[in-house]
Amino acid sequence: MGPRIRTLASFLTPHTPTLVVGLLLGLVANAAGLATPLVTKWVLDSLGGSMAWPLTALVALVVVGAGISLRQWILLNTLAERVILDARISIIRRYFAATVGDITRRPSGELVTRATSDTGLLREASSSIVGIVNSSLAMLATLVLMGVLDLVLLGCTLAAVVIVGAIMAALMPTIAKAQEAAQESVGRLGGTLDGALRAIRTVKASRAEDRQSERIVADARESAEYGIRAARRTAVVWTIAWSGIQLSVIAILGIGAWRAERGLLEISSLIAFLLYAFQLMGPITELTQNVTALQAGIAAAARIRQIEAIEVEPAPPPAAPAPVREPDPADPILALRGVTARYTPDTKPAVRDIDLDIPRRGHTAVVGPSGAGKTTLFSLMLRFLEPESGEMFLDGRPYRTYGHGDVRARLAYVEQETPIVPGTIRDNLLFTHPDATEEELRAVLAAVRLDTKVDTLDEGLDTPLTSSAVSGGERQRIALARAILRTPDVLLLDEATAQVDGLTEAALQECIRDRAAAGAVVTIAHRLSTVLDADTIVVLEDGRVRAQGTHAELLATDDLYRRLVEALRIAGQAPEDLAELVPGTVRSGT
Ligand SMILES: Nc1ncnc2c1ncn2[C@@H]1O[C@H](COP(=O)(O)OP(=O)(O)OP(=O)(O)O)[C@@H](O)[C@H]1O
Repeated sequence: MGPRIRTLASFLTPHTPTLVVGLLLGLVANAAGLATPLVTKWVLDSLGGSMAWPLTALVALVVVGAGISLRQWILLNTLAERVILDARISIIRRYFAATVGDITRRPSGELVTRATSDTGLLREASSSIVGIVNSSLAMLATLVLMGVLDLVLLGCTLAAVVIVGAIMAALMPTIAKAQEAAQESVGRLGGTLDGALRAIRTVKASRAEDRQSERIVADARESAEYGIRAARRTAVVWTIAWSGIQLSVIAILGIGAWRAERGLLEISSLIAFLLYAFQLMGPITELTQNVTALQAGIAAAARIRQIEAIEVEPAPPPAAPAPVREPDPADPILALRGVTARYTPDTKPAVRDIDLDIPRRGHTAVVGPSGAGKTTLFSLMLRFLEPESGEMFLDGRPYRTYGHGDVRARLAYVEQETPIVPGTIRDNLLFTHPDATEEELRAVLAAVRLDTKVDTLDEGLDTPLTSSAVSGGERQRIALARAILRTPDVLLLDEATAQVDGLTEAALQECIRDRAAAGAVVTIAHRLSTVLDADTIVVLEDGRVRAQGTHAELLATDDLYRRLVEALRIAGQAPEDLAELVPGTVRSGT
């Protein structure tokens, strides 16, 4: 519980002054409320005389109390929205500062729930501390004033309060547990729903709609079950509190009347006492509500706290000293020396002892069986993953002397699944370089042969990419266009494994050739045409570089390469096309 409350407190501490003002306003409003029965007694005691003053005082109390309560209400609710905003900002920033490995390990739907619904639970919790202090003090003051009026009746009241309080204390923690479990189910629901919606085509093609929705509905049901449990217990707590107070009011009335009859108590005091007894409902209700809100907030804070455990990318190192010498154009742009890396400490390395140079110009293709480490190699170059041993160099300088952003600024990356960021074609093209001009956009669209297509769209560049007007191949070309908008030092291209249309394939090849003439291109090649196009081919196997060379050299010397090419040939092109592209060589390899 300790650290959880600290998490909640950490969201509130920046707002301490507002909380203090809220508390003070609450105390004044309470004081006005508390004075009312005493002034009522004054009115009653003045019966027969002038009642102008006591009545004016009564009205003034009501007006002042209402004004102050209004101010406090607005203040605390504004504070609650600020607390939620702060929490959301910190969560969202954390997500984007996170390491790729740590953030991709978690279901994205669940991460979304954390930022949306969990933070909402902080709303009531944020002002609950003020409410708890206020209502406790109000309760205490009410009891003291009751004591001033009549000690015997106070005794009856206290007995009722203690019994009601004990029952509430016993039930409250179980309400909190049920609420926490309900929220956890909602988080799971978010995670599975998000995953299933992404795979909606597979779900439908597998005729798994019912099974899948049932699975997700199960989480919804579970959440509802816990929610109902919490609601039931809350209802019990409230009923006990209300009935308890009402019963005690009846008891007070009976005992009070009996005492008044005997001249032990004035009638006006009995009425004032009864007003206090009714007023006691206020603080008790407030206390119950606030304790419930605080518990929900503590549970939410605990879940938000888990976000703080997400590992973030380190801050960039202090500016590195200027290089002793200008990089030699003959030096590779990227170099890996003895690099070993693994994803988690308890798994085997995904790549081992990699020595690799990527020249400043030309096309390097990486090939290898599934799981050989091709994607891992890209992740290392993009610094999504850090080497466990060995060193990587960019422009002759070790990676560790650069910030993550500095390395990535020199590279451009096209993912295999060519993800499209939410927004229009223009938003996607401008994603890496928001300052690109209209001419640059036109040029890059022409380069990927999308210019005529965009012209045919009603909204042109402002067509939202959620629309089905843009095909899979076109999306790939948009992703490519984004990467080549400004000439990167290194273009990293993870080719789609799926067959692409002829136009996309031709556009890809042409772009690769163009870029390779001006800078470095590294591809994870899944098509024979790309492999044949490469100046150097790196064959990866089981996390190691197995062979390196030109297509002809590797065909002649490497068995695995021959098999890989054979597989690509079967998957892709007709033998005649191959013969045309590399006369002699392929035939000798088959
Ligand atoms: N996020 C991850 N967490 C743990 N292990 C991983 C992760 N990603 C990859 N691996 C493991 O690292 C090894 C290399 O995987 P990698 O994805 O680099 O291979 P690949 O050559 O790109 O394969 P493919 O062609 O199938 O995409 C594999 O054994 C894989 O199981």
